[in-house]
Amino acid sequence: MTHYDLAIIGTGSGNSLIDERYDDKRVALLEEGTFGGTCLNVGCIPTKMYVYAAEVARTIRTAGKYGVDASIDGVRWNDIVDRVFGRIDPIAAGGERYRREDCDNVTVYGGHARFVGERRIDTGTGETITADQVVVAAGSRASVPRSVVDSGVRYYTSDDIMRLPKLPESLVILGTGFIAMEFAHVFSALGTRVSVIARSGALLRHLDTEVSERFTSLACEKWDVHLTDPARRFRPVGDGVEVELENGTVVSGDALLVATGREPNGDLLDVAKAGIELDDEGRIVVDEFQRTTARGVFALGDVSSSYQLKHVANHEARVVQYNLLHDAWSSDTSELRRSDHRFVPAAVFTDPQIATVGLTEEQARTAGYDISVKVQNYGDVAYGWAMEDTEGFCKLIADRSTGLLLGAHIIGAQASTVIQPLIQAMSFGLTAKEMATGQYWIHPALPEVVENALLGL
Ligand SMILES: Cc1cc2nc3c(=O)[nH]c(=O)nc-3n(C[C@H](O)[C@H](O)[C@H](O)COP(=O)(O)OP(=O)(O)OC[C@H]3O[C@@H](n4cnc5c(N)ncnc54)[C@H](O)[C@@H]3O)c2cc1C
Ligand SMILES: NC(=O)c1ccc[n+]([C@@H]2O[C@H](COP(=O)([O-])OP(=O)(O)OC[C@H]3O[C@@H](n4cnc5c(N)ncnc54)[C@H](O)[C@@H]3O)[C@@H](O)[C@H]2O)c1
Repeated sequence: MTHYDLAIIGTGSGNSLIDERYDDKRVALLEEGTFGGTCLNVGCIPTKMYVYAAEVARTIRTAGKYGVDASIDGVRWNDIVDRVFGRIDPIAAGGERYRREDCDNVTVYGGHARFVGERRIDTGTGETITADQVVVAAGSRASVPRSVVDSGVRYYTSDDIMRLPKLPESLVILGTGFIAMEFAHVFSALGTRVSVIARSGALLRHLDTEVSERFTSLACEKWDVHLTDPARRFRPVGDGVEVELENGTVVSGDALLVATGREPNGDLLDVAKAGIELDDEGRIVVDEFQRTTARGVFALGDVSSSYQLKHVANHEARVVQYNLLHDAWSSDTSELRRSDHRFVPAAVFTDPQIATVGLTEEQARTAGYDISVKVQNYGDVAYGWAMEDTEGFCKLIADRSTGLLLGAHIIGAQASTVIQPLIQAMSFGLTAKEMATGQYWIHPALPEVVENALLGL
C-alpha cells in the first residue's frame, strides 16, 4: 500500500493546492471525472463564454433604439459550442497531462475515491492508499427531483445542456436560481423560446426582494414564466417534453433543463469510515481553519461550503494550502490561517446582470440594525442615459450608527464589475461617506450610480 504525504480528492480547486512549496512532498491526486472540475469544464467558465455570445446577440437585437438598425442573420450553434469547448477541453487535458507526466512528486488516480479508514482511501483503481494529510475537495453535483427521474423523460442539466447537438427552438427550464436564470438568458438571446417553471412566486427569490421583484417582472416580459404552479407531471413527446403544472397548464419544449440546485458530494465518499462528519444538509463539517472533524483531514469548496461559488472555493483552497504546511492540529492555532466569509459577493450573469454582497434589507432589519437605504437608478446617471437604461438600479444598505455598509445589491449592465468597489469598502471597513467623498469617481462612467447611491445614503 503506497503512503503519501498528502492525498487530494478532486481536481477542481484541489489541483491548485499543489505549488512549488509541495515539491518535496509525495502527493496523490484523485479524480473520477474530467480533470479540472466544475468551474473549468461545466461551470463558471463555459457558461460565461455562452453568456458573452448571448450579450452580443442581445446588443444586436436592441441596437435599433440607438438609431442603429441591425439584425441577426443566423446563430451558428455548433460554432458557439466549438469556440467554447475547443478552448476548454484542451486546458483540461493539458492540466491532466502536466500532473501525470511532468510532476514527479504527483500520482494521479483516475477513479471514484472512497474512505475505508482514517486517512485510508480506496482510489477506485484497484489500489488503496494512505496519507499523512488528506484534502476533500470533491465538489457538488446537480440535484434532480425524483419526479423528473421517475418520469423517464429526457432531461438535461448544466453538465450537458451546453453540448446540445443543435439549438432548440424551445426550452423548458425547471428552477429559478443562478443556473436557471443564466441559461434562460443564454438560450433566449440566441433565439430559443424559453419557458421557466417556478413554484414560489418569484425568480431568484434568495436575493433582496426589490431586486428579485424587478428581475421577475422583466423576465415575465421576455420569457414564458410560470410563477406559482409547480410541475406535476413530465411526459416525453417525440424528442421533446411536456410538463403539466398543478393548475393543469401544459408547458412544452424541445428540451428540458433541470436547474434545481446542487448537492455536495460528501455522501458518496463513505466519510464516516474516516471520522468525517456531515451536517444535516450533507456538507462536510469544517471549522474556520477548514479542518474537518477527522485529524489530518481538510475540506474546501462545494463539498463543505454553503456558498457553492468558485471564488469561495479558491479562498478556502488558499487557507488549506497554507495550513497544510503548518501544524494544523496542535493546540496552538495562532500560526494558522482562517477562512473569511464576512463579505462573500455573488453575481448572476443573466439579463440584466445582478450582483450582491452582504445583507439584504430584510436580513438587516431582522438582525435589528437601524438602517439607511438608498436605491439609485442607472437612468439617474449620465452613462445610464447613454444606455437608455430603464431597468437597472443600485441599492445600498448602511448601518446608521457606524456609517458602514451592510449590503449592496445591483441589477443592471455590468453589475458584477460595478459592485467591486463596494465589496472592497465593506471588506476594509470604509464608511459610506468616506467611500463617496474620499476619492474621484470617473465621469461619466457607470460607477457614478454607486457614487450617487452612497451620497444619497
Ligand atoms: C453551470 C454552473 C455555473 C457556475 N458559474 C459560476 C460562476 O459564474 N461563478 C462562481 O463563483 N461559481 C460558479 N459556479 C459554481 C462553481 O463552479 C463551484 O462553486 C466550484 O467549481 C466548486 O469547486 P470545487 O473545487 O469545490 O469542486 P469541483 O470543481 O466540482 O471539483 C470537484 C472534483 O472532485 C471530483 N470528485 C468528486 N467526488 C470524487 C470522488 N469520490 N473521487 C474522485 N473524484 C471525485 C469531481 O469529479 C470534480 O472534478 C457554477 C457552477 C455551475 C454548475
Ligand atoms: N454566477 C454564479 O456565481 C453561478 C452560476 C451558476 C451556478 N452557481 C452556483 O451553483 C449553485 C447551484 O445553482 P442552481 O441554480 O442549480 O441552484 P440554486 O440553489 O441557485 O437554485 C435552485 C432553484 O431551484 C428551485 N427548486 C428546487 N427544487 C425544485 C423543484 N423540485 N421544482 C422546481 N424548482 C425547484 C429552488 O427554489 C431554487 O430557486 C448555486 O447555488 C450557485 O452558488 C453560481
